[in-house]
Amino acid sequence: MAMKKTLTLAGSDSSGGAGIQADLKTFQELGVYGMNALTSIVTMDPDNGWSHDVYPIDVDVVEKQLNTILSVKIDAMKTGMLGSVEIIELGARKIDEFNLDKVVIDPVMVCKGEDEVLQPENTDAMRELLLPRATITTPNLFEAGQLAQTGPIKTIDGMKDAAVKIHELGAKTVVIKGGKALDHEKAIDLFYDGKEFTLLEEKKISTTYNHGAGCSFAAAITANLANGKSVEESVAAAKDFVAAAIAHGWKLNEYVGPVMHGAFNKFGGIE
Ligand SMILES: Nc1ncnc2c1ncn2[C@@H]1O[C@H](COP(=O)(O)OP(=O)(O)O)[C@@H](O)[C@H]1O
Ligand SMILES: Cc1ncc(COP(=O)(O)O)c(C=O)c1O
Ligand SMILES: [Mg+2]
Repeated sequence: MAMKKTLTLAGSDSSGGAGIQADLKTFQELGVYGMNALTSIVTMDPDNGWSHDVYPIDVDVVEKQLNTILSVKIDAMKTGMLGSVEIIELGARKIDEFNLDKVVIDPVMVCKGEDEVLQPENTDAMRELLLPRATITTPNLFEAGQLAQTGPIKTIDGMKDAAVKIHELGAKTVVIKGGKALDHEKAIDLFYDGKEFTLLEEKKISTTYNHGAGCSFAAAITANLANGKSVEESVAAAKDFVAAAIAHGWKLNEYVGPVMHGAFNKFGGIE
């Protein structure tokens, strides 16, 4: 049986919960055929508090991967961690060359537990080159503040202000993930399509085992788009998918707990 095909242009999380690992696991759960172009490799140092190191892949090698994948027609794509400005430029060029029209930009800037922007020079390139090509972009609260240049966002009104600014940068739709970071009793995401704001609310799960939540959310949106859902339907279904994954997050070691990518299919959605 022919399957819908999806591409992730993203980094490898050697610990297995986020990055391309999260994307491919999520694609599998949602019944699409996942392919990946690796942009960078992230390792964690067990002798130094699990601190992260990021190793970008040579841009020529990224292009060869993309040429492999794009030689077949894909149905939707996402981006995650992008190792360098050159890779962002390449991604933008390939989106145009292959007329890719279901494009999910997850503007990964930080890993949870780390508060520095990993590659600050990438933020401008994402604003200028990727947001104008985005069907949807999925920043968390911190990333939304950086993209919109509003500074730290603390309220739903602040999320609305940032969503308008990110939409003006060219993203067709925006979902800002209040998630764990917004000080609110629920896990609230704000969806904006240039006309209306929609608040997506979910019970906030009390856990720190949430590594990979953002990647899995964006990957689920990508799979849902590939399967023919509208953007709104794709986001709503992705939120249910990731809430179950967080509810069943588990402890990998003393530093990190990944979400359970397959929880929605195995145990169903949360109440
Ligand atoms: N504790 C939580 N309970 C329920 N949903 C959550 C929780 N934390 C995050 N989410 C949801 O998971 C998705 C990913 O959000 P988040 O973890 O904030 O992203 P990122 O991993 O990119 O920082 C969003 O839909 C968010 O609302
Ligand atoms: C390769 C890679 N991509 C993306 C992320 C971001 O993950 P999250 O889904 O938790 O936002 C990480 C975090 O460790 C990572 O290592
Ligand atoms: Mg993220």
